[in-house]
Amino acid sequence: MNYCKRTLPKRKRMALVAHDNMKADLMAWAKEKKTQLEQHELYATGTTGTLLSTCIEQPVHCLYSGPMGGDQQLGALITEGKIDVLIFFWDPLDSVPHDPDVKALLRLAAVWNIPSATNKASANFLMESASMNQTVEIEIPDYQSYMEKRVP
Ligand SMILES: O=C(CO)COP(=O)(O)O
Repeated sequence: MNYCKRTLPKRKRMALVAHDNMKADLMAWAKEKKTQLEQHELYATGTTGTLLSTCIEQPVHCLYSGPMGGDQQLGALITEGKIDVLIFFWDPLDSVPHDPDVKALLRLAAVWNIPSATNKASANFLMESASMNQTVEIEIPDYQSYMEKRVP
């Protein structure tokens, strides 16, 4: 795979997602980080986003609820380079009907190399990183050369 650079803006487009048993944890975390979250543009799956916008009194782009396709919508936005950071409080102790969608979202976050946190400690590390508040370059797959190899 060849790689190229993508610039993440100073104001990040952050996706926030929490499974049902983790929603209280994400809300508490978001309240703690409210001032920092105000610096960024927030996206979320339907239920998480609706709760979040009330909890931190900040606009959130709400996609569909996770089981109804919201994880897949986020995956598509990541693929299109429209999400810069993913914070996903997923529940490691419960199964969900849309597990394939969850896996697909995490997979696309890895494919497109966006900074991702899948628990509170790593979310804290991300928020404390200087890169959160400045433009930063990441390496992403060079899609054009990928296609040129497939269709010479
Ligand atoms: O299920 C989810 C992520 O997989 C989250 O969806 P909701 O935010 O709609 O609960």
